[in-house]
Amino acid sequence: MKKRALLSVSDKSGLVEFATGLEKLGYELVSTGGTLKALKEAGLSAISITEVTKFDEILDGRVKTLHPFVHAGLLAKRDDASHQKQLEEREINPIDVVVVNLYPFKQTIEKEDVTEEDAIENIDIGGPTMLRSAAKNFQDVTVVVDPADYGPVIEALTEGNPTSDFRKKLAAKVFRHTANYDAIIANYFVSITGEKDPENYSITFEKVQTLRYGENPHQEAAFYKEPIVKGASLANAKQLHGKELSYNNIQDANAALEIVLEFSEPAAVAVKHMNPCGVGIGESISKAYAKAYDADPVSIFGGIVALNREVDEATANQLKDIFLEIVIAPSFSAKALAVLTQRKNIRLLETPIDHATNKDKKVVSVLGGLLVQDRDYGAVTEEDIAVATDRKPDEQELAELLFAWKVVKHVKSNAIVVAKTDQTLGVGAGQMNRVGAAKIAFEQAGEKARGAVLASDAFFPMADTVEAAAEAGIKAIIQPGGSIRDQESIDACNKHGIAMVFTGMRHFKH
Ligand SMILES: NC(=O)c1ncn([C@@H]2O[C@H](COP(=O)(O)O)[C@@H](O)[C@H]2O)c1NC=O
Repeated sequence: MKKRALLSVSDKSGLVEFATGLEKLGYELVSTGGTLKALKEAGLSAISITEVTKFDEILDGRVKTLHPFVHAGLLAKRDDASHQKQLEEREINPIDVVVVNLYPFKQTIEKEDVTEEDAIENIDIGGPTMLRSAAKNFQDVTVVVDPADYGPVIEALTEGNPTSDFRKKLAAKVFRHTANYDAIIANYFVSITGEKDPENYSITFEKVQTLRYGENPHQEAAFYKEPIVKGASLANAKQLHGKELSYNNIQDANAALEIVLEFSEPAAVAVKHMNPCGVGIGESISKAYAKAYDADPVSIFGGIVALNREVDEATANQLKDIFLEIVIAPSFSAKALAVLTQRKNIRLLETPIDHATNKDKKVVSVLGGLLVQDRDYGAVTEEDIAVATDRKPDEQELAELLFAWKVVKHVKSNAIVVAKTDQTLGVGAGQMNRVGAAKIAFEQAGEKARGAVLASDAFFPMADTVEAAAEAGIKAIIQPGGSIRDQESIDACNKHGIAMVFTGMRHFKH
């Protein structure tokens, strides 16, 4: 009996070459509608699946390979006499090679104008069923889901019967593929039903690259992306220049991106170890960067800079003056590129700077589990804030407070940001007590803290931060409010003539 290969693919790239290879090796080719047509047009002598099943494709192709003759042919153990006897009794031929790739569900739901009906029609049923049957029986069946494997499979078949180890790896790939496919479908249904916190959280990611190492050289690491990424993302970024990104580069550049996304006006953000060390806004991107740089000219060295406007020649000339690991921006002018690419060690990345549909969840791994929450897209405007003190902030102070508030949201808690007009002056990050974070920010700001404003990511548990702020010369404070001892902080502000506003929204970032 001739060996049999079943081919049923949506992505027909490489199909004819592969099928030609199979035919040369003596395989009988069996195929479904469109795949069969492509094979015949190429002059191959394939037979229709309906000849195997003695059953027509029905329901507009919803049922074509879902037949016991197909699945028995795939699942029968070749070394099991009873299985073989059952096949013979029913005149079922074993299938030795299965080549299937699935309806393009992901590509379908990626389309802007996709309808639910279109999405649902693109859920492949027969394909995953065949893949799973063949993969379960990998001891006897060679299953190919990825056109990239066509070459190695033909090679292995030419050399004889592929090793069980080879077929096991192909089967493992199939189960990863169908799990990924189903997770995308499951998440699509979560999105169309609007279910919150489903009982199973199916996530699936696709590899972008293996990284040289993780946070430290003894840790192995890789970068994975969501199946569909739109808007600002390192997974969407195009690298124009420089060495491969490292694990820490990706984390830091992501932190910088998240901050720069807060601003609609030209803004520049410098990040070190995932905290902003300088944030500036201005009429132009060049002025914004000058402010971010000036905020802390020491810490920015070796840092990562994100900008929300095209990098022009003037900005490129400023950027090139110090060592930066990465500059990430929506685009670089040709002249800017000519300037920056002279520096061998800088990485230049382009990504759209918009949230687009990127309203994904934030997932954090803990030992033995995951925490899943909405991303912190919380924002406050002038209308949301309540003045708590006798003195109201004036218009200028209010603008400064809201600027500082946008930054403090992205600083590791406990977080304090001191800022003035259009730049940060001091950032206190990740301290175990709030006044400690404030002291770091004041020290960094130095004399510039006099007349500046302060933002705190969470309420003051006592008046000590206000007292320290008064001593540093802070004139206005923005914080969530809500402590049972708020009055002590309010009294301290009133005593020192500080204006304080409450946002009613906290921005912890652990
Ligand atoms: N319904 C079935 O029995 C069935 N069997 C195979 N398919 C899929 O049909 C596609 C190939 O179709 P065609 O050969 O007609 O172009 C493949 O993506 C394959 O996974 C099916 N389609 C959907 O479930």
